[in-house]
Amino acid sequence: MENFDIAMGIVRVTEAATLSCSRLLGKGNMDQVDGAAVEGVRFAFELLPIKGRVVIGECAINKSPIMYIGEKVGQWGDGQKEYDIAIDPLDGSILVAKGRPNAISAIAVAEKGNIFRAPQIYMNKIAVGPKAKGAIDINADLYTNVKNVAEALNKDIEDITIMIQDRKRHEELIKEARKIGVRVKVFGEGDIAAALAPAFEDTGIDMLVGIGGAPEGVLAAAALKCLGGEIQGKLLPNDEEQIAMCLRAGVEDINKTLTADDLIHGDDVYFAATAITDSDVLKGVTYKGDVAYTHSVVMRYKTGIIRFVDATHKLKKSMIHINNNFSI
Ligand SMILES: O=P(O)(O)OC[C@H]1O[C@](O)(COP(=O)(O)O)[C@@H](O)[C@@H]1O
Repeated sequence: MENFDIAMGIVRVTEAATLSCSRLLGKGNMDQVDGAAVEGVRFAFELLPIKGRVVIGECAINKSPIMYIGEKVGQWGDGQKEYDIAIDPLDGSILVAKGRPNAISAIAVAEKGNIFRAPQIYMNKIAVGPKAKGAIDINADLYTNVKNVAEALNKDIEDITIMIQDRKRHEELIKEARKIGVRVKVFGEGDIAAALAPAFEDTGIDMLVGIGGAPEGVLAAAALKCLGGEIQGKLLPNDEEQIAMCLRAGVEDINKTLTADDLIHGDDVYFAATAITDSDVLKGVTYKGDVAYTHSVVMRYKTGIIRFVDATHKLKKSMIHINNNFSI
């Protein structure tokens, strides 16, 4: 299969997840939106001529309708190449259930063995775009990071804008950021979309800081690697069992600073995302009559190509239809 087709193939996966769940926007049912996104993903993967194996999913065991770790996706035809798949069919289920911004469907693909099997635990993260690459250190305090990023971006500290997830665990961090004098953009859910934002200058966002899911950190790392930005992460196991999960994932030093290359190795790395609801980088899906409009970004590390894909889906005619009455 041509590489270009992998990029386009994975956009179809995130588009399918988006189309499948987005008509359930605001209906208050998280399980339903999650299930719909997963059905869209599975449907679109059937069209992909690869041997894909989910290494980052939503669950370690097969609890349909969840994308589980170890799940085989793609056609698994003779001669097809094997790939690791990291997938979040819907990052921010509650956002779709409640009709709030920042929900995306995201996927990362790398050659077999090249995606860090992140355990389902928290990770401390710091991320910036290409111009601030080299200016961050997750082991330094917030002020030092802000100062260095401001210098790299040739901005005043007061003009630096930071994304922080609205969580109790971040109360001190938010207080500290306000004391330093930066602009703080607090978001509810969806830290993959938030991590992408600093890599696109016109979002006006300079950094993401704070604690979110480790699997989401891997997906963000794939994107930032392709975009030339930087992410650093530290796993945060909170008990013996979570430490054991880290060890099983091959992390012997829990304190290790994980870089994008630690989280997703090699050159053959792809990332795609489609917005379900509006985010800083991508506009969410809209409907007009029987037509749906989706907005996606797809990128490949090896070539450095970043494509924005705006698609028009004639729902009666072609793509994923609502409520999992699929046709293509
Ligand atoms: O909700 P928590 O426990 O603070 O976890 C943070 C994680 O939750 C999310 O906001 C949403 O994840 P889900 O879609 O799985 O609910 C992630 O983007 C983030 O990494």
